[in-house]
Amino acid sequence: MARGKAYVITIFLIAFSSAFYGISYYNASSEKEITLSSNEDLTSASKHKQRVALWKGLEENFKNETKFRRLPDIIGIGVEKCGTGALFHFLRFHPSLRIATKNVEVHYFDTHGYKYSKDEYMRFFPEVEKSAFVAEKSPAYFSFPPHTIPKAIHTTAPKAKLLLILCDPVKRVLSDYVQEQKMYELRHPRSITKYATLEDYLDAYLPLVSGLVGDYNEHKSSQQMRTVLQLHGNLYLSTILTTGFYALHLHRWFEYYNNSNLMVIDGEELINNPGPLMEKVQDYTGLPKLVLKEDLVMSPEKRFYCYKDWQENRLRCLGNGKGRTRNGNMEMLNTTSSKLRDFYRSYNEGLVKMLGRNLSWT
Ligand SMILES: Nc1ncnc2c1ncn2[C@@H]1O[C@H](COP(=O)(O)OS(=O)(=O)O)[C@@H](OP(=O)(O)O)[C@H]1O
Repeated sequence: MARGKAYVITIFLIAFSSAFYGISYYNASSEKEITLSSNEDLTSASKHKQRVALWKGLEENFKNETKFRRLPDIIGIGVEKCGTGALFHFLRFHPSLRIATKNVEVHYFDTHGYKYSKDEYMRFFPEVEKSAFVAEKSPAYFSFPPHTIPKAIHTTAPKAKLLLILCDPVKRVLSDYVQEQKMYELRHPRSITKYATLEDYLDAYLPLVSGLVGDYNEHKSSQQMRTVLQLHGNLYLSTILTTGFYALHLHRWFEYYNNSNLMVIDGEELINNPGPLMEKVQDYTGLPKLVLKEDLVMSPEKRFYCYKDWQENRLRCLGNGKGRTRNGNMEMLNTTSSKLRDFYRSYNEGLVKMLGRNLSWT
């Protein structure tokens, strides 16, 4: 009896260490009566138990900590329509995370021109406990003017870790086009309504952007970036295409950031297998690993992953504004996607070179 109990405790500790600290272990004992499935159950049950204890412990500690206002520890910088909402939706359930007040999207650095200050930026965030993490995401930061946004963020919040999601730029075009249509239908019945289909839009804008910016050229990248940022002001709808020039935009970020403070996330991975990715994001940002891979489950209705709230035992999915085009209901014409693949080829090649690795769609 006593030996049995000791075994259970040993298994519990091994499972706990491997789950929370990534320690791999070799079980030299030969307790053959323990089947794989009961071992798995034990592992996940103990993992959950441990998580609950850590979670509650953190919440208790927070009650005793004095609150004060701070600059963010984590900033999501984009890319628009690549899953920034999903990333922050999953993160916002984390007990240590405090998100910007009023709106998770602060848009401070893309709307304040060259005038910014630590005090003013800090006012967007709530007062938080010392050991909490503060975060915001403004997807426009990555690719919008002014070109000094990376420097401004680095100067204002030097300790912040940045999260950047890059998704297939071809799929991003459809998502952005549909988003612009919705925006204009709702608020500004303007230019996008002229383009009843994506093909109409591309007929007008592909030759124009290609003519002005051309293929990616590493040696001319700063000139190309300037053209793209100028286009943004003069021809806003060109951003549906130019946002996907990731290699170009990344140049300005790499002047101030590197792998240690800017994490590049594959947006297709976020859609197809977000669990392990969210664990990596917590490791990267220093958040205690409390949103576990098993908390993200596929909703057959939504056809996307949702957060399974273990406290309320229910699925928390994103709203209808997310998942409009990549839910399988809206496909791009083959001719359109191959045209766009050609359009982005040199930029994707440049990106692979800059990152030193492939993403699932490059
Ligand atoms: N889990 C989950 N649930 C719902 N949607 C998900 C999810 N993961 C990624 N996505 C994809 O996120 C796309 C929207 O990206 P963003 O949130 O960055 O858009 S925005 O820039 O903030 O408007 C959105 O694009 P559309 O499909 O075009 O709506 C989704 O495909």
